[in-house]
Parts: sequence; structure tokens; C-alpha cells
Amino acid sequence: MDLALWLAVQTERLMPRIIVGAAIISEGRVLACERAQPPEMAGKWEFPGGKVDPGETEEQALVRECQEELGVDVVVGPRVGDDIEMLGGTALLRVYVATLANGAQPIALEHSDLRWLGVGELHSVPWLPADAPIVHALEPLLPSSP
Ligand SMILES: Nc1nc2c([nH]c(=O)n2[C@H]2C[C@H](O)[C@@H](COP(=O)(O)OP(=O)(O)OP(=O)(O)O)O2)c(=O)[nH]1
Repeated sequence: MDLALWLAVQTERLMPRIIVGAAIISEGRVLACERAQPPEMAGKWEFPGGKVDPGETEEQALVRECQEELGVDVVVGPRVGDDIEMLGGTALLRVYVATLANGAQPIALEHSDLRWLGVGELHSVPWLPADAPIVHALEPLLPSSP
């Protein structure tokens, strides 16, 4: 490995890329989104979100991603669960609870399907593997009968 590549790898290890996700809760249910791509992730379910761009706060990134992916404004609340290490420690998944800012309903602009899941339905979809601890941490936040 040459010096430039080695330095790039070390920098990524020291400063993992933050990927933010929004656990949007409405009427006692959380929004799950089915990935449409890339092929190896298609059919797996996730929280809307994505990479935080340089110069952007995590909250700004979540608001932007929810606009791009779902066409809705969200209000970002507290964190849910711990950071999840991904991609060999070069990225961290960090999920926040969020609510819809107004009456607008999410539209699947980039996903292949959307579902509102009550606490008893949380495990009814195949989540991306990294999301399992977050889904678990959400359970106490959802009412037993939405
Ligand atoms: N948004 C999101 N990404 C997740 C979750 N769980 C999980 O493993 N990931 C992974 C999938 C991807 O490898 C990565 C996020 O990539 P992305 O494609 O959604 O990010 P992005 O919108 O910024 O995409 P781009 O700029 O590369 O087009 O994190 C999750 O719950 N939500």
C-alpha cells in the first residue's frame, strides 16, 4: 500500500463518515422504507437518511434527505440507540427520532415501498443488518396498541 492510500485509510478510521437516519414516528407507528438500489441492498428496509455532507449539521442532513427521498419536512428529535459501526469502522449509522412537520404524507420518491409499522410489526420487514439494534431500541418508544 503506498503512503497516500495508507493515509486515506487511517483518516477514514479516525474520522468515520456519519450516516444519519430518521425514525419518523406518527400516530404510534414508525416509517420503514424499502431500498430500491443498489441491487445488493434492494428489498432491504431502512430509515430514510444518508451521508452528512461537508459543512452540514446532522439535523440539516436529515431534513434534506427526508425532502429528497420522501418529499416531507421533518422535525428532528433525540437520538435513538447507539452509533452502529459499518463498513469496517469507516462509517457510523446514527439514528434520530423525527416527526412530520405538517400534515404532508411521505411519498416513495427513491424507495420501492414505504410502510408504517406499529410495535408488533417492527420485525415484519427485512431490515438492513446494521439497523437491527436501532429497531430494538425503538420498541419502548412505540405504544403497544397504536
Ligand atoms: N439511509 C440509511 N442508510 C443505511 C441504513 N442502514 C444502513 O446500513 N445504511 C447504509 C446503506 C448505505 O450503505 C449507507 C447510506 O447510503 P445512502 O445511499 O442512503 O446515502 P446517500 O443518500 O447519502 O447516498 P449517495 O450520496 O451515495 O447517493 O448506509 C439506514 O437505516 N438508513
